[in-house]
Amino acid sequence: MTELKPHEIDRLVHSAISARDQAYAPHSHFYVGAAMLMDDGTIVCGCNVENASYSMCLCAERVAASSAVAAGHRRWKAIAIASVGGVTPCGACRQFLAEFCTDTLVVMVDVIDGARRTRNLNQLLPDAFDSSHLPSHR
Ligand SMILES: O=c1ccn([C@H]2C[C@H](O)[C@@H](CO)O2)c(=O)[nH]1
Ligand SMILES: [Zn+2]
Repeated sequence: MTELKPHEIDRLVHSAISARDQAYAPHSHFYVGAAMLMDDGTIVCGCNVENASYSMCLCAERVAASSAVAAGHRRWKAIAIASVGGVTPCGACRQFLAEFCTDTLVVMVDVIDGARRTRNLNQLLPDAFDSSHLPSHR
């Protein structure tokens, strides 16, 4: 199970809080920032990006993960998520993250009081569906 040093978690949490400043959430007014720590120490951030066509809204976690992949990263150790209340990632984001790395530390941060909760993605998405469940041919 991945563990991080306290200073690594602090750095990631601060990055997620800063990323939240870019959130585009004119419809829900629920602003979320995410920051992911790659195996090589790089941090990649994301924020939620909403749309007037509500179903097209993108969560901060999936924006961060997609940005990481687009930048050539597929291995990460942790994700910090900053919001009012320190919410957990939605089911779709849990599945999206699990595609690349099920052993991921997930740190949820409440931007009001700074409280942090930590879980592993394995706990948030037990018995994940993955490519091993797909047939190798039709
Ligand atoms: O973990 C979460 C939960 C919600 N949202 C976004 C999606 C939408 O823009 C808004 C309200 O659900 O918050 C995230 O980015 N991450
Ligand atoms: Zn989500």
